[in-house]
Amino acid sequence: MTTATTSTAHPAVPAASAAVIEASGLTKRYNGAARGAVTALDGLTLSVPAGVIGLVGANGAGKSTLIKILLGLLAPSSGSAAVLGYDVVDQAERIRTLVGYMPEHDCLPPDVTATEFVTHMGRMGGLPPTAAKERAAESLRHVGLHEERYRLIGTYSTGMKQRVKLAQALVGDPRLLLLDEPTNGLDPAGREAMLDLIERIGAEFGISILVASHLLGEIEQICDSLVAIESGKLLRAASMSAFTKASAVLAVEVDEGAAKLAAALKNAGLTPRRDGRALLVRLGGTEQESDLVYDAIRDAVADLGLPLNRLERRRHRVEELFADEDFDDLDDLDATSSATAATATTTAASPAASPTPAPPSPPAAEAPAEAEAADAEAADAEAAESETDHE
Ligand SMILES: Nc1ncnc2c1ncn2[C@@H]1O[C@H](COP(=O)(O)OP(=O)(O)OP(=O)(O)O)[C@@H](O)[C@H]1O
Repeated sequence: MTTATTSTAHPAVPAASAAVIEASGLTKRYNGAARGAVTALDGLTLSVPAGVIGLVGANGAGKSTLIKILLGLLAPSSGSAAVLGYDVVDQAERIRTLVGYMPEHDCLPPDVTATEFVTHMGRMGGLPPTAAKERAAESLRHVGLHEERYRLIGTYSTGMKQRVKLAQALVGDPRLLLLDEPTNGLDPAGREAMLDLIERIGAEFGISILVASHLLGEIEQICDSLVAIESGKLLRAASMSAFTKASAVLAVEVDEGAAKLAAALKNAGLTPRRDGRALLVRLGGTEQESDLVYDAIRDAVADLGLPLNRLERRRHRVEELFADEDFDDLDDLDATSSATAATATTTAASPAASPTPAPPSPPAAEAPAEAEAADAEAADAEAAESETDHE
């Protein structure tokens, strides 16, 4: 595994500034007999720059489908996509020489050692025998399995198996990694360690990494940009800084007297809204109008003699993407539920607060048992489809 040699190893790869993943009107319909037609991707158009990219969406949002299309394992129903500048339909083989893939589900043979397995995957990817062995050793060292590399995979913990899956994705010295739910099945400490490892690989190897996850609070820690999808549609694709940039809303927080302040602001012609302990006040459309809003707040706080705790432009929060929360949706001053709801959403998306993984946005109301049955059907349908779709 090298960092410096990757660009020379793949001279035909487009420049680093180019989008690593592009899609235009990408649509995928599964025509499974059991469940009828399912539109897993619905006209997805995006352009993703290099870096660590989070692909986030609830279970069933279409993340795995997108990854399989990007690898050329599934054919799109319509639309197009390119990875590192190569078309996913016409140049899928080239893409697979440049891209490492860590699948979501357990797919490891229990009765071979990690060294044997990763070497084999290197050979399958076209490496000569000696290079495959060397790369396998390097990859296993990078993921922290050097000491354990001669043990049978069947004796590994879940965390170690996830690392083997990551090592086999790295063995071909890829320019791009596609990781499908890499923290699946791990406890909080294991998830944290896996995220650190992914971040380190992105930085040390200078390669781009797409990390699919239903845990927004988890991957936002390590991503340079996010692609958020819901029901196969793009919610938003942007850099992390754009997701959290300052909004046109001021947050005012006083230690006491919030109701009095709200009344005074209303009298001044503003429309304050409550958000937890803060009052939110929309700024004006022009700088002058915004200055008037600042003045009105300052005057009201001074007239009432209130202890001002905070007055700042509110930053957007990434989880608002899924919370359906906008300034106009926040409860008015007589209600209290929105703050509670917003907090609950944040907690569900945070791995630290919730040891049990929970989607940032609840999937469509589907009882767990039904969901499991649906998954089984989907797996059957996928197996049937794979015969026609896989190259
Ligand atoms: N082979 C298939 N046949 C029929 N439906 C499928 C198939 N594969 C996936 N689906 C359906 O397509 C939708 C998107 O599934 P996909 O696996 O891409 O989502 P996901 O975001 O990766 O979720 P998860 O993390 O739960 O796998 C879901 O409704 C799923 O049930």
